[in-house]
Formats: sequence, structure tokens, C-alpha cells
Amino acid sequence: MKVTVVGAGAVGASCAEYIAMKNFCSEVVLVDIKEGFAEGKAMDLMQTASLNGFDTKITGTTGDYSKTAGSHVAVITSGIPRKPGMTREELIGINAGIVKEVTENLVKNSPEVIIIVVSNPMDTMAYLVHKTSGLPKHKIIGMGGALDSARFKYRLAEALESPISDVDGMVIAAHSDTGMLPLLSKATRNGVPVTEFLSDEQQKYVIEETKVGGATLTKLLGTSAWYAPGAAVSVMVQAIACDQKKMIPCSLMLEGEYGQNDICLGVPAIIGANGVEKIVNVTLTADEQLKFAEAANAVREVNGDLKF
Ligand SMILES: NC(=O)c1ccc[n+]([C@@H]2O[C@H](COP(=O)([O-])OP(=O)(O)OC[C@H]3O[C@@H](n4cnc5c(N)ncnc54)[C@H](O)[C@@H]3O)[C@@H](O)[C@H]2O)c1
Ligand SMILES: O=C(O)C[C@H](O)C(=O)O
Repeated sequence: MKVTVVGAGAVGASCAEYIAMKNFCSEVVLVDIKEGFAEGKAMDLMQTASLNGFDTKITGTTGDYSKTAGSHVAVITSGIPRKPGMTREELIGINAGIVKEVTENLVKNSPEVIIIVVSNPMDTMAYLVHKTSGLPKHKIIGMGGALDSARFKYRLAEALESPISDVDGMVIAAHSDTGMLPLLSKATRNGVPVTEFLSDEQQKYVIEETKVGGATLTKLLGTSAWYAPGAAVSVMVQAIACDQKKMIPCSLMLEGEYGQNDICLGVPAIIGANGVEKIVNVTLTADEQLKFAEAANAVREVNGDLKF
């Protein structure tokens, strides 16, 4: 299994590191536009191989996409991250051009590739990849829900004062500060609904902190997060590489599912060797349905700023 990661910055390098550490891929190619940067990151990571016990070969290139030829999976992390006080949506002006150009180069060299879109505003960037790549829809997967769900579980465990391994939960809808929809109604501690343990105030806290999870870290770090994003991508790449058929919330092109059409939004899906194997339709409460529709309206407005 050959994986390309475009963008060797904070998130791209973290993706490459977690993928290599899990030792399920033969090769990871890092691509960046900054001269020597991807080569340097690849060499540094390779020098951890004997220490961390992996055999994945990591190489880097400054924009030579012939080195990515025959990739099974490509992860797009190229583009600028937000600074404190910004929204993800404000990144569209610069990132749309980068994501479009990168997609064209990837598909030219790996026509069978499955693309995982990370660059923000992610739901809109995933939509752009659908509109410009010519790939079938099961081969384009936006990464947001896997990360947001991990943050949801972190906040649930904090409120429950429980180990994170006791809790389960999922975030769907948009990967944005306002459009995330943590499904509290379905979250559990060892199969018991968390609503049985948490007060209304605690429930509200968990939901609000989950939604602004990325903004909170951006404020603390001065740029956006990378460890959990990299780990979330590695889980998705592993689900494809090992044909795990894992249910992961991902930003996918909807054609009637959840009452939406012609939009990429976070929904649970079965991820396996073919990419998206099935979108899972879960029953939402009336309030959740309303919030999902509101998130869709907001993403649709941002999509309207795209020029193909
Ligand atoms: N979807 C998510 O959950 C999620 C999570 C974290 C970050 N992000 C997004 O991922 C993106 C990257 O974040 P980061 O922290 O790694 O930023 P970063 O600045 O550390 O890295 C971005 C890299 O992209 C490279 N790049 C720019 N244009 C390129 C091009 N045309 N071809 C190849 N490489 C190019 C840059 O040189 C840089 O090294 C941002 O848009 C950020 O908002 C999304
Ligand atoms: O918050 C950001 O801008 C980056 C990313 O989308 C995240 O959620 O960490």
C-alpha cells in the first residue's frame, strides 16, 4: 500500500508519522511546495524507524508528482491553517486554489487513488475535489468527523470523570465552529446513555467545548492542531488499507441521504478497501435534524464562493 501525503507541515508530518508507526503501509510519500521541506521531514521521520520499530519507507519530494504515481490513498493537507480569532471558512480564498491544483496532479499520476481531504474549510474543499477530480464519489472522503468525535469523547470523559475507553460518541454535520453536531442522544458510557449521568449544564458544556475544539487549540497554540488530526487521518487510512469496514463519520457527497443533495457533510460511513462502502443512515431527533439542515445551509453558502 502506497500513501501520498501532500503538505509536509504540521498535520502532514503528523499523518505520516502515525501511519508509519502503525506499520500497515509499505510506503509514504510526502510532497510539499517548499524546497527541501518534504525531503527533510521524510529523512527525520525515517531516522525514527529503528527507534520506533517500523518498516514503512517514507520519502519526500518538492512537487515532483511522478514520485506519487500508483498511490492507493492520497491525503491533502496542503494549505494555510487559521490563526487565533479566524474561522476555517476564511481560509477558502487561498486554500481552494491549492487544493484544486494538488488534486489535478494527484489524479494525473494515480488515476485510481482514494483522496482524503483535510485542508480547510474541509467540507467545502471536499466538495471542490468532487467537482474537479473526476473521481467516483466513493473515492473522496473529507476528514473532520473522526477528529471531532475524538474531541467529543475527550470532553465526555472529562465530564463523566471516566477513562476515555469507557465512552463512545459521534459528531456529524459540518466541520465548523457552529455547524458541528455532537450526537449526545447516542453517546454512551459502556452502553448506558451519557444523558443518565450528566446534568443539563454538563451536557451543554460538553457540546459547546466539542464544537469549538479546534478554535480552543488554535488560541493556545497560535496555529491549529496537528496531533489529533494526524491520528484521525491515520485511522481512516488504516481502515482503507486493512479493509476494516469501520464506521467513521466523514464528509461525503450526499445524494438524498439526510435530506441533502449536492453537498459534502459529515455523516457516518463504512470505510473499507473501496473507500466509502456505505453511508449509514442513523435516526436523528427532530432537533438534530434541524441542526443538520442549518449546518448544510451554512456550508452551501461557503460552497457558493468556489470558482471551478
Ligand atoms: N480537517 C481537519 O480536521 C483539519 C485538522 C487540522 C488542520 N486542518 C487544515 O489542514 C491544513 C494544513 O494545516 P497545517 O497545520 O499542517 O499547516 P502548515 O502550514 O503546517 O502546513 C501546510 C503545508 O502545506 C504546504 N503547501 C502549501 N501549498 C502547497 C502546494 N501547492 N503543494 C504542496 N504543499 C503545499 C506548505 O508549504 C506547508 O508546509 C490547514 O488548511 C488546516 O486548516 C484540517
Ligand atoms: O481548527 C482548525 O482550524 C483546524 C482543524 O480544523 C481542527 O479542527 O483542528
